[in-house]
Amino acid sequence: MRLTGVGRRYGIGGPWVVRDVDMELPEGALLRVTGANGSGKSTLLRVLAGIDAPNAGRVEGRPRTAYVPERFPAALPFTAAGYLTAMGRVHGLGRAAAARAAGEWLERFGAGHHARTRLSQLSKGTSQKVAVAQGLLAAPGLLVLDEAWTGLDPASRTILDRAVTDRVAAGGTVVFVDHDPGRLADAAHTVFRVEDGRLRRDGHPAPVAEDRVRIEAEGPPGAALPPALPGDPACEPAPGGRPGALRLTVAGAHSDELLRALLAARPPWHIHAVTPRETNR
Ligand SMILES: Nc1ncnc2c1ncn2[C@@H]1O[C@H](COP(=O)(O)OP(=O)(O)OP(=O)(O)O)[C@@H](O)[C@H]1O
Repeated sequence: MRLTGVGRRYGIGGPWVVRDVDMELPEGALLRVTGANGSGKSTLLRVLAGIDAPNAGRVEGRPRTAYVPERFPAALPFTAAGYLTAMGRVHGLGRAAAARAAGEWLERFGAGHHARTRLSQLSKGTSQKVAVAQGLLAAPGLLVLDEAWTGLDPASRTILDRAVTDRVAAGGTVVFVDHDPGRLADAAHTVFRVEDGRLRRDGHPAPVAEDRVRIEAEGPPGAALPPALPGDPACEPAPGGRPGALRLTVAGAHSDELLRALLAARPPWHIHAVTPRETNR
């Protein structure tokens, strides 16, 4: 996706909050936006997420996008699982796939027992888990996270860190704002700063090209992935796949070893597809 000359202001003739924003959002990239309080980070993120239209400039090449806002609308008349299933449908999943993804993400965040709790009765932390699960459950091409870690317990923060790096490894673009300067510091390869209404790129190294390989694999019913797989692959449910079908993404140098490990597992995993992929990491 690309922004050209984008500007955003509130109200007719109001001051520009951000303007002249040119920004590339490549596939397989993790982008951080920083800036002082009130500088316009959330304003920019809402435009990136497609929630607000820019008042100037254009946004081209938008992939399927998910957004986790700073504040979750907890007053919606849904249970946690009902909300996530509905959002999965909005994100393009079929009913069964949406319900399955909803359950899996609630379990992953340790909130499976709240599946039938109404959103209005969830604690702040559990609401935030639901908000984050909503962003992740359909493996969006662009994921926009505005302070999404705030309110999560440490274990859930780590799960979100890993989900973000997995999404990026699988070819997604993730843009985030977070108050913790250490957040994903090892992984964030481009940092932008909003200052005086302009977007500046904070001199980070240019991404280095690296071969990645995607492996679509399916284990025996109910089987977990074998532990300690070569190359520490990123792992997501295979898009549109059967329950238990996974998409693993790994550096090309480890792909043969990983395939061997899956085929040698007892019982062995079934390999559906192996696809090389270039990223700009
Ligand atoms: N809906 C709105 N209507 C009018 N002004 C707004 C609206 N949303 C934000 N603003 C104004 O735009 C400016 C930038 O706000 P924004 O929330 O984008 O900044 P931020 O960098 O995300 O701030 P923080 O770090 O405090 O979350 C502020 O002056 C704010 O008051």
